[in-house]
Amino acid sequence: MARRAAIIGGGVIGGGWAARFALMGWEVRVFDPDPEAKRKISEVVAGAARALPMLYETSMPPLGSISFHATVAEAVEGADYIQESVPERLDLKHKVYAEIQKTASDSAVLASSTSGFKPSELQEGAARPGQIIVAHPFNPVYLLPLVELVPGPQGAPEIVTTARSILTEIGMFPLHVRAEIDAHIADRFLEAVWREALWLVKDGIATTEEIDNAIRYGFGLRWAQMGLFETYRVAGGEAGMRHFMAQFGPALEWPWTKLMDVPEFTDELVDLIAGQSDAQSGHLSIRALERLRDDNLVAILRALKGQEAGAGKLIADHDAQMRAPLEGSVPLVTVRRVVPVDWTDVNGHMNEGRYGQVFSDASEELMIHVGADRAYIDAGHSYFTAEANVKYLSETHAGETIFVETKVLLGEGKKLRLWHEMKRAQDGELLATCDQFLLHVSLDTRRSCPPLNHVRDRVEHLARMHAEA
Ligand SMILES: NC(=O)C1=CN([C@@H]2O[C@H](COP(=O)(O)OP(=O)(O)OC[C@H]3O[C@@H](n4cnc5c(N)ncnc54)[C@H](O)[C@@H]3O)[C@@H](O)[C@H]2O)C=CC1
Ligand SMILES: C[N+](C)(C)CC(=O)CC(=O)[O-]
Repeated sequence: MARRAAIIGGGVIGGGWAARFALMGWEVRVFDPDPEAKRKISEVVAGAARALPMLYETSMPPLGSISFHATVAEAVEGADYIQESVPERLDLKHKVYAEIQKTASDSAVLASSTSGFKPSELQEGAARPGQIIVAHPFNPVYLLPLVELVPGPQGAPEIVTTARSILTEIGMFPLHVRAEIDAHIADRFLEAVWREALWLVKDGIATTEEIDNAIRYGFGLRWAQMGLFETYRVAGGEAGMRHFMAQFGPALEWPWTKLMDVPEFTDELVDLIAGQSDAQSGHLSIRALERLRDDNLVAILRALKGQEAGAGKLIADHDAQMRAPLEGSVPLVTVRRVVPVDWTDVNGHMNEGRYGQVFSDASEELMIHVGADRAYIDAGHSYFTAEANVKYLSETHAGETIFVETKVLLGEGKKLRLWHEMKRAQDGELLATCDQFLLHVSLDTRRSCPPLNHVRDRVEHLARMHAEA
């Protein structure tokens, strides 16, 4: 049975949480008094359903569900995990926790998305303070893995352990914030950047667009893969961080930053920033900007995944955990996945090279299925493709789910011939076929040779089964 999450407050952040949990197979119950909440969440979920599966090379768990409820009690009833994402007002959050704790199970995690409040502030006056912790996410919650987990001194260890395990299971990176402070770790950092950006615009030094360019063409790219300290360590040259600090440390005392001096928050400043932002991006709707952001994030995360760097390594590991072994159906379904944005070309459809990749993935899955797995390869045996004849029959586009059915046409000694059919999941349309001939090889001699007995037996068994079907 699907596990249940309750989302209390379904705005920008609550909607993102609802989407992530549902896409990871959870039953999600939402409470939000806004009559527009259902429409807004549906739009966020549609964006998430397009983007999140593109991160993975395997299919997602069966889709969970999202339902909307008229009371907090109904939403939190039987929930294993409760995420509060109501507006950033302490009195409102206290009121909501009192309501939640009347019905919620004692063992359920009650986590807040708060950007700035400390858990001890949230826990004040609560019936069960230890149950309330901070799980601060980043927008869009369904794509960015970071979640700052802040228990504070009163957070119950068993609640933290459960929260960490659930958040990891849904593909997130829980960063344990050991000491509670206002704005946790990341928002403290982001506030400093935001403050300096406001100064630069207010003082007429740079526009919103020039500041965005300063980030996206330069240091923003470094931060995504190495963060701040590792990046600066490299910038110190062969002498590393010590040299970097000796060279740039004294700059802290130069007038390079306005530091704690905060610009006055006036209507004029809001008009200046909002006006420049409209001039920069007002020609695009927020939904169009979201889609652009999500597609770029998918492409960046997939590139990092290929490098096993930063958040990409986390997604690669999560992918491996979600991968289910092949079922012995006839024909075998060797691939089931979503076409990611970075696989499409100038014609707006999946590039022909990716068809080849999908068929190659299909044969690798078959190899694992017959025992020619990583250990077998490490021991010096494998299959090489000698010939592949691909027929491109129809287009497929980013976001579509495709699958490959594979049959063993021939399995005799060192010869292995496979027939793959790639289909679109939505309508079953045949997209491409591949007739692939492989030879078993010794990785020592790089020449063909018979497979080891257990692989040979399984290949021959499949060939017989598929011939009879
Ligand atoms: N927007 C952002 O970039 C981020 C926000 N957060 C945090 O997430 C929380 C929510 O922020 P957003 O989603 O941005 O705000 P939002 O304004 O988009 O959504 C808040 C939602 O709460 C609902 N709400 C109001 N009173 C409620 C009640 N009594 N019970 C249930 N729902 C109620 C509103 O109808 C609205 O849909 C805040 O604590 C914020 O600090 C965290 C990370 C990023
Ligand atoms: C601006 N903010 C403080 C609400 C930002 C966050 O809390 C995290 C984010 O998504 O940047």
